[in-house]
Amino acid sequence: MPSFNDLSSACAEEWRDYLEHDFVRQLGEGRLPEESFRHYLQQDYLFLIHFARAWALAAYKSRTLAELRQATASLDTILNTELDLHIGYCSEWGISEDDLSELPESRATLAYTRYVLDCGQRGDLLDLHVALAPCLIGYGEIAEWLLDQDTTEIENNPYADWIAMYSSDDFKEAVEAEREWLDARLSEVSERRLGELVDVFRDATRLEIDFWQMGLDRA
Ligand SMILES: Cc1ncc(CN)c(N)n1
Repeated sequence: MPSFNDLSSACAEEWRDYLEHDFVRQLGEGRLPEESFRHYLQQDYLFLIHFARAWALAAYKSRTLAELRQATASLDTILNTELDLHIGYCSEWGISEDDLSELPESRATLAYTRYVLDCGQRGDLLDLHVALAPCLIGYGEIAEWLLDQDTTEIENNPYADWIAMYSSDDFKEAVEAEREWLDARLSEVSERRLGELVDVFRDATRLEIDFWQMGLDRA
């Protein structure tokens, strides 16, 4: 029976390059250039706005009340928790809400966010969830991986709050719920359909890699 693990193992190389990207390693070791992190934070604000739109699209694509509730709950979490935390976090890094509202969007942000929205528009709810999976499940795995690394001395790390945000119980719960939803849906798909979904997952993972790289290139 197919499950989420079949998606990640079908593109194991890209998945590992995303989870263990140099941006992540340097962040974990506290040696990521601040300029890289600031640029990432700014673009991530734009990213999260489009991701909120993607969950709104998931609400539109829902066929049942349960799916509609799930999509609107995710939309609410992004708008009222993750984005609020993000704006507060940006201000600790000297980036005001006014600065954020005037940001030009980078090509990496444009490519990734519009790709996800396009997957949702041309496909069904499962296509959209699979396109969103590297974002949610990937960050959960990245936070776990960082906490397992010997080099991560969390207390002295300037990025400790960021790591804490993505290793919080709330975030872990959201990751677990998404994994369960995906496992249930994927268990019903044919081999041909699984192949299509692997392509979506691989492309979204490659776009996450580009997003990290955009931050590194800034330095
Ligand atoms: C680019 C990106 N990918 C994933 C996440 C985690 N929601 C994020 N904040 N930014």
